[in-house]
Amino acid sequence: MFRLEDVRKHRAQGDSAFELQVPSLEIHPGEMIAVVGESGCGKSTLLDLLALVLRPTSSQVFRFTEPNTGHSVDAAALWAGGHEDALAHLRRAHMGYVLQTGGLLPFLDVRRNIELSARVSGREPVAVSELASQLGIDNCLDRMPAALSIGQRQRVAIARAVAHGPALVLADEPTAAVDKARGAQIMERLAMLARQQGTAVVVVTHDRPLVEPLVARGYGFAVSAISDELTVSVCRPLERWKAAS
Ligand SMILES: Nc1ncnc2c1ncn2[C@@H]1O[C@H](COP(=O)(O)OP(=O)(O)OP(=O)(O)O)[C@@H](O)[C@H]1O
Repeated sequence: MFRLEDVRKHRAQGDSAFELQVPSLEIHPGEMIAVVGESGCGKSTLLDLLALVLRPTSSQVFRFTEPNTGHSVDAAALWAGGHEDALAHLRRAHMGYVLQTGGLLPFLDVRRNIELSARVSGREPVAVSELASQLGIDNCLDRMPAALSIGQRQRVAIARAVAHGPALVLADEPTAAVDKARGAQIMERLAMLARQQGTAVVVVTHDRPLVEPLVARGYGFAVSAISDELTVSVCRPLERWKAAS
């Protein structure tokens, strides 16, 4: 779905500068990728690059392949040509993004917030009540975001990101504001999406223990270091590792 070779993003503010270097990264349908590292090492930067909201400074290869059609798009060329509309179309059609801050619209109730991703991409939303119940927010559907706890808002943001059936779900610290048990449930739900629907899921977390139980759930696990501080862990259902070897 994604292929990145030697992708770099330089960020500077005042006297300090930072560069994220991604030597090589492939993301396939049905994979769950955990991006793990300390604060400030570039996790959100990587996610924003994959979400096509942040322009890479340079890249050898930055391709997105539409999973249903196999149509391959040179995202780097779209950035270079200033084709923001085409990038926005790819985002709307194929991606769901769970922002670290939740990013819910304050003037829409929870149900309408969840339905939003489907509305803007012209698709039927999945069964909202069922999705809400799986995430433990079914009693919140008629409430406004301001009347929710931070953890509830984060779960609504997850529901919204997956309600239009995207091929790729990107989640920035989706378990940051919930307790350990709920965090494990959220990871489980995201893994289920990958396993049952072939969705690729990329989760940013600084909490490695939340990712490791997936191994016991039949996921193979490969960790590759992007830098001394940032690792990308590819959790692929075991049968896929076997098929690939
Ligand atoms: N808009 C920006 N302009 C300039 N530098 C930035 C910008 N956003 C982030 N940075 C810098 O880029 C580096 C990586 O930031 P990033 O947010 O990707 O890290 P992170 O690993 O997600 O951190 P955290 O876990 O704290 O969210 C940091 O040094 C940060 O200060």
